[in-house]
Amino acid sequence: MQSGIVTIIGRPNVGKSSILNALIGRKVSIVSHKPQTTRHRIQGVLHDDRGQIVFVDTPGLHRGEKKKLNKLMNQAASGSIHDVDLVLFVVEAGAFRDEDQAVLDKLKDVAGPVALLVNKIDQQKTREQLLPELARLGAMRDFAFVIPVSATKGSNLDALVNEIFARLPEGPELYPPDMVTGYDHGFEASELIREKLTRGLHQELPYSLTVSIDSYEREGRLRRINATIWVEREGQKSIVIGEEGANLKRVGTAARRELEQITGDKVFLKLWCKVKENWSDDLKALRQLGFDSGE
Ligand SMILES: Nc1nc2c(ncn2[C@@H]2O[C@H](COP(=O)(O)OP(=O)(O)OP(=O)(O)O)[C@@H](O)[C@H]2O)c(=O)[nH]1
Repeated sequence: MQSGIVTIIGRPNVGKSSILNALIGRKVSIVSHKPQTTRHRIQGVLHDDRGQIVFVDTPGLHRGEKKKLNKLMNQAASGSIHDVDLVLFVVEAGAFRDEDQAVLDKLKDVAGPVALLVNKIDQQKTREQLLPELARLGAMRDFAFVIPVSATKGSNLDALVNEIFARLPEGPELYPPDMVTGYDHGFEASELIREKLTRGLHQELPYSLTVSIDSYEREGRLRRINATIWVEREGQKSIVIGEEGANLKRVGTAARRELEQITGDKVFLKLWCKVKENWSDDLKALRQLGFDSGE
């Protein structure tokens, strides 16, 4: 039996959450076309005849950001690259940027193995394009292995799991076999609500909203969830609520449907929207809302 901790790291939007979700085969981390959507460290556990891989999904690493929220995210991400069994550094095929280089620089003093995952290979038209790129990227550091994948098409994911197991130590199961995700149901619900909100809103708004779970009760096959969407200004509140509550209703329905699908239970979801001024730049408010630097 083998087991170990694997960290997935990379700049925003390269597909870290999508890879995690594709590997675990269940939606554990929110996916959005907007960058910087992962705020918490999320664990997913992959169980297999060979053993267990415990994934730690990191928030995107950012440079030169002033806001405290981003600082907290950076700390959480940095904390999870040391003392793990393997770091998976994810980049996007055909799009290596300064931000990727910055993440690579952060990995310089990591003593353990680091592997390179080149994601979104489905966007590359030909092998002729991909092969030289793999060689070029692969030479940027002494990687444990370099593997091209596509999270959305599922390409090469079995090979990736084989490569990971090849590097995990012998060890006991770290989590019970029925445990797929390392976070609680409330967090799952708040992430889903935030995802539905982010999908529908195209303003800058998504960065200034967060969701807290006020109560989460289970009665047999029924779950009653009360949640609050926190925004920074009155104007944002009216956007979130929408005309005659239409947007809030849409978000609530979409989140409820998906929660029912995931849990197999009936879900009653009540949503409120409240204002907490400048929450994303206020450390105390951040802690009240459950953000944590991972220390
Ligand atoms: N074409 C293609 N798109 C992908 C692939 N993997 C992810 N994407 C898309 O890339 C976008 C970002 O994916 P995420 O999984 O949210 O990226 P992330 O790295 O976790 O982003 P942050 O949470 O912002 O750090 C989404 O629109 C995904 O659908 C892939 O293999 N191919």
